[in-house]
Amino acid sequence: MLRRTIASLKSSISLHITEEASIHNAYHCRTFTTQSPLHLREKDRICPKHIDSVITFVLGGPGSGKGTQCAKIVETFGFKHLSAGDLLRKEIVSDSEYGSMILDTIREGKIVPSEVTVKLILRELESGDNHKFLIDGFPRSEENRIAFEHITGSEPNFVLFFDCPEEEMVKRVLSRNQGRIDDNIDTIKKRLKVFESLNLPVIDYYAKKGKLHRINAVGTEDEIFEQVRPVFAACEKKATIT
Ligand SMILES: Nc1ncnc2c1ncn2[C@@H]1O[C@H](COP(=O)(O)OP(=O)(O)OP(=O)(O)O)[C@@H](O)[C@H]1O
Ligand SMILES: Nc1ccn([C@H]2C[C@H](O)[C@@H](COP(=O)(O)O)O2)c(=O)n1
Ligand SMILES: [Mg+2]
Repeated sequence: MLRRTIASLKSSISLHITEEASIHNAYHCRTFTTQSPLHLREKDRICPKHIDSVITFVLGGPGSGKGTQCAKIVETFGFKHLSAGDLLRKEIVSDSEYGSMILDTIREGKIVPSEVTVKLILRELESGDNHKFLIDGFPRSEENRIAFEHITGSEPNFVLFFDCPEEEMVKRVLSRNQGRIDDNIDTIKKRLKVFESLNLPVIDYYAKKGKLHRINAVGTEDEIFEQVRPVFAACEKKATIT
């Protein structure tokens, strides 16, 4: 599976992205390890610019408030916000070769193949000067997680999990009013099932690694942010000390 992911990265995917050269260069960079060494085969490692970056994964069910809280983190702590869902939706409207597959997958509440999503994220990680990233809505599955680790050679520094009861998530999504194709009761039901079966194992994985910060996602946006703030304040403090 991992070999297939790398092989497909090297081959035909061309998501309107001009980074074939950058992927090529990355393959020829020195090998590296980041926060935690990953025992990858040397030839499979990539050396992107984000080697010294702070990477935060932001997880939670549909409508749990990930995007809302990310906006506040960006404003307060200067992170760059990468929403996997937004990156995939941009692919649909840019008419990329994967657009119709992505649209069908999102409409069905399923998960887009990891190599597609990781490639979009990697492009963003490698662009611009910001080295502090919030990766929102990713990894959604163990396959996503393993593909990210394998392709980038990195792990997140920490992971936020917005823990929200299902009925509250459904209520929020149904009143979101942003014209999203997946904001309807049938797709929400499917997304909740996928969240439970594929995303919860990833959350457990990071809990076991001691990287998870569980946030009670019920309350006002400001009340929730008061739980989020200390996580990032501690991260800033640590960066000043080291
Ligand atoms: N604490 C809150 N209380 C009530 N409504 C909220 C709260 N936080 C966010 N919302 C609203 O709920 C809706 C969903 O929030 P948001 O888009 O941030 O969720 P999300 O986790 O990013 O969802 P998705 O996974 O579907 O992208 C939005 O309309 C948002 O304004
Ligand atoms: N890692 C991801 C993230 C998102 N998707 C698809 C499937 C989701 O239902 C949809 C919307 O994402 P959201 O905006 O809710 O984060 O996008 C995926 O396949 N893989
Ligand atoms: Mg969102």
